[in-house]
Amino acid sequence: MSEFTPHSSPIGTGWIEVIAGCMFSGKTEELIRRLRRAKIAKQNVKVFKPKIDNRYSESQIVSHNEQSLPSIIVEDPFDILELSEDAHVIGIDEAQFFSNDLVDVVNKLADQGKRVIIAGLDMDYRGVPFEPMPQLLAIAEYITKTLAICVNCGNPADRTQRKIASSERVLVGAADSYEARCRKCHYIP
Ligand SMILES: Nc1ncnc2c1ncn2[C@@H]1O[C@H](COP(=O)(O)OP(=O)(O)O)[C@@H](O)[C@H]1O
Ligand SMILES: Cc1cn([C@H]2C[C@H](O)[C@@H](COP(=O)(O)O)O2)c(=O)[nH]c1=O
Ligand SMILES: [Zn+2]
Repeated sequence: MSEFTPHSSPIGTGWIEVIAGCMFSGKTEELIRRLRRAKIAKQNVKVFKPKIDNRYSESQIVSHNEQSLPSIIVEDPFDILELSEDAHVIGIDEAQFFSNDLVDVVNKLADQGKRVIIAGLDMDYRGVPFEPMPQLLAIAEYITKTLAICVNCGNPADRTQRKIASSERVLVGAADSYEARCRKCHYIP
């Protein structure tokens, strides 16, 4: 996994970092790591997640290996803009669950001089790009693609296999409903 390790942070401007990958690839872990370091640097950090993500907690972002950070729950991306006035660093988890308005919002925040760190699924269970992630990847200054381990063959995994019968694009779940697979082992149910 490539880490966000610029030689120095940009000066006098904001920027956007996107952490994208399949489920279980370490997106939330990496988001939490960067936000914790920003807190150690005494920066004002605000963390947001969409209301629909009530999988492990109503109020925290939580990784599959139980690391967590308190967060603010929002439905409308414009709420993030309003609630971030005093923030230096803004973390957003599960970006794939927000509307395309998130693209304008994070651009505005970066234009205001803030560091915006976004984590989200780049593809749905069929392997189709999951909006608004493609747009966010296009406007980001820094991109990290995280890979999991294919549970079938042990290769690096970039896809998410849905294990239960549903053709809804949005279906909140964890290991009960999904597993990480490589290109060779993934199939569209
Ligand atoms: N197939 C897998 N490959 C890699 N990590 C896995 C796998 N299944 C479970 N995990 C666990 O998931 C953790 C990553 O969780 P998380 O950061 O929440 O991922 P994501 O946000 O990308 O879904 C790993 O550190 C590991 O403990
Ligand atoms: C592939 C896929 C996933 N989801 C849901 C399942 C989880 O609630 C989140 C992803 O969480 P993670 O932090 O990346 O583990 O998204 C979905 O709704 N639709 C899909 O196609
Ligand atoms: Zn495989």
